[in-house]
Amino acid sequence: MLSPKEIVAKIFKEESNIENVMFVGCGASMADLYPAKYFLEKNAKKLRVSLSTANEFNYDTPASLGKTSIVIVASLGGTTPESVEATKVASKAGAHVISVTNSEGSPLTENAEYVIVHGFHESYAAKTAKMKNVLILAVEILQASEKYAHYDEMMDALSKIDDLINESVKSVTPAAKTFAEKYKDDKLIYVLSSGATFDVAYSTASFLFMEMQWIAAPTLNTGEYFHGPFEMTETDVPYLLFMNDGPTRHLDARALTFLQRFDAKVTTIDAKDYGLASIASDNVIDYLNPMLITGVMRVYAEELAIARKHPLTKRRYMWKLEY
Ligand SMILES: O=P(O)(O)OC[C@H]1O[C@](O)(CO)[C@@H](O)[C@@H]1O
Repeated sequence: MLSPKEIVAKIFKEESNIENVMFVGCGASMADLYPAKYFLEKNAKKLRVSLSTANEFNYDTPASLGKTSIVIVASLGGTTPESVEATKVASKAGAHVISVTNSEGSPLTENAEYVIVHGFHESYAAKTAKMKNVLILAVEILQASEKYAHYDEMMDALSKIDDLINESVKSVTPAAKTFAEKYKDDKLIYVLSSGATFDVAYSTASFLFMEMQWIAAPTLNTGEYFHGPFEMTETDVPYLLFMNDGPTRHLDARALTFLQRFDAKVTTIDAKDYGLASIASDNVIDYLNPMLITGVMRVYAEELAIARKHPLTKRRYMWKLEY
């Protein structure tokens, strides 16, 4: 298997004028692409970037899709029909298709020019392997097309994030149990974050809470919270807030202050508590928050499932009905 760096080098050798990068997936696999998309949006001066749920890409295909596009399609199991179809749509249009999956030889890989197979089950850090590999691809793409000033700092931090996650989760269980006891009877939990971590809030809300626990969970950007949704803030209303270490921390801290002012029921998972700054410089720290918080949140979700006697694997519709 080629490394992300080797894949990107081959693509740029074939097509030096890459104009756009399109990230495509479904559900948690789409959300895991967000840090890479966010990174490119913040740092690329010329490249165009998009993130789509696969059927939006398939049924409303971007006009710019073509041989100057890199399309990165992710699917953990490699069989989600919409994502498999996206590899066909992209490949037919002449784009450079990279499939990212946990399942070697799966249908997702059949129409891809390049394949990255990543871990998932091995550890808490492995839960973020897709996110990390795709972020590395984004960094390599930027480096190859426009150069990235903080390339070495970013690669250094990325080489250390797995150990930090696996170390962090060792001490999380007591806090996760407290959270689980406190929230186990709630029918709705608001999930908030900002910056590169915004889709970890979306992912937590949509998949860990709604799909796997059947708890309604609106997702809010902590910046947007003050532009309407804060009207819902009252004593004991449940919130889960992911606090970033980095430029958008101000947004998260401002939301926390307001939530506390009205005695909302708020739990924070804070990257600062786990020492993210010990592995990542100020220049790159934003993009490491999502991985650390995803790893820690998994323990919280497991404890919530235990407290509610509702396994994370329980479904009533998914994979059981035709849809
Ligand atoms: O990552 P895959 O294998 O494409 O699976 C996607 C499915 O898995 C989930 O992300 C989590 O169960 C769903 O939201 C989605 O339908």
